[in-house]
Amino acid sequence: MSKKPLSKTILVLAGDGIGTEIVAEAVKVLNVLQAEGAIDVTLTDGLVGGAAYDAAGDPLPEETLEAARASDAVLLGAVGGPKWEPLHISKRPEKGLLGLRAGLGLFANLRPAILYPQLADASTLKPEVVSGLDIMIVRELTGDIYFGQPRGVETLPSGERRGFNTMVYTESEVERICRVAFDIAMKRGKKVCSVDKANVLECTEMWREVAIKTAADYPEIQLSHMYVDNAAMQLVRAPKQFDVMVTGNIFGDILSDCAAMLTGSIGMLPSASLNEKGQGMYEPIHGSAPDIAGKGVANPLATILSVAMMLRYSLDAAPAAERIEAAVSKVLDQGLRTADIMSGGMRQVGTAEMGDAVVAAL
Ligand SMILES: NC(=O)C1=CN([C@@H]2O[C@H](COP(=O)(O)OP(=O)(O)OC[C@H]3O[C@@H](n4cnc5c(N)ncnc54)[C@H](O)[C@@H]3O)[C@@H](O)[C@H]2O)C=CC1
Ligand SMILES: CC(C)CC(=O)C(=O)O
Ligand SMILES: [Mg+2]
Repeated sequence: MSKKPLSKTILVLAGDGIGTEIVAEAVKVLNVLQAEGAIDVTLTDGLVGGAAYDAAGDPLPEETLEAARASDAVLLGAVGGPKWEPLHISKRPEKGLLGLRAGLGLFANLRPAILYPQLADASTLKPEVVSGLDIMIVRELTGDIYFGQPRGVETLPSGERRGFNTMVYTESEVERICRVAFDIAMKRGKKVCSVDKANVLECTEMWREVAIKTAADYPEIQLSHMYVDNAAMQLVRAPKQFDVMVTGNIFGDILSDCAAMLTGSIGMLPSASLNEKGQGMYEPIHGSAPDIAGKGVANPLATILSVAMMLRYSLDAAPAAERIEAAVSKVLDQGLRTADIMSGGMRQVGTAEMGDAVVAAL
């Protein structure tokens, strides 16, 4: 195979919990593609989250952010866990994962929920409800209640405490993410459902107005609107009604975990987080899964599929991305399943065995 002159740099941030286990499998995939000359990348490691806090007293060391900014792409595992939660390190918008996303300007989070037909049995829904499922959730990632000020907990004169967070979006932030969703939809089914809570929240009422105004530039797009509570219900009732969904940070966070189960497991959903320069960070949508960390049972496929998204969106290597996706399909054809997607008659494997099988299938 001819070597492509890519010479791209990838910062690998394994993070915490199962992050180290799943990223190790994704790196195996990158290494095998590199060894055969399908891609030309240089990998460097960095620290983020609890691991960085333990090593350097900071969940987002300056050198990590600088290295991320200097890289063509970042591969992230997951951050956090019970050990660090009392320290509130993930609640500082300039620190940890939020700081990394904001620091790189990664406003567009693409979370494809695709059902591999081999996993129809593992979905929480009946096969006929999910067969052929292919939804793209476009989540705004650097605004909303996760970043809005003021935030905090204060003690009132009565001695009672009051906790508060602020949902905030500017019109330009909404327009920017809607354009991403519309552009993606133009290459798919040309249907976009904008999810909000415009009946109760002024912020999302404005979101809806901006979505409608922006859609005027996309006459071929069929734009619909849905309140988030109904959207959650519709996702588990009749998910195939959706093509592209666009929504804010917190609603997208919740709805994508929900959509993951339609595909069999949260261990199956990859994501790409992109900035205006096309730079990207790639990570599974799940967290550090402290309940299974260190046991070698986590599903690495979401992370491996995130590498495929990286190759497609940041490294200009779509053929290699397709090979990874085909390899994942092949291992599922072979009947290999991690515990989270296990069903009758299949062979249960651990994290490393699943990674090795994908590498072999490549
Ligand atoms: N992007 C990130 O780094 C994220 C970090 N977190 C952090 O992760 C920690 C745990 O959060 P949770 O709410 O428990 O969410 P989680 O996504 O880590 O786990 C939820 C459930 O899904 C299972 N699960 C997750 N990934 C899996 C995989 N690859 N294979 C098999 N099973 C898997 C877990 O075992 C657990 O039962 C927290 O500290 C949280 O803040 C949570 C979500 C995203
Ligand atoms: C920091 C959190 C918002 C992480 C998370 O749950 C996610 O991005 O899905
Ligand atoms: Mg989440």
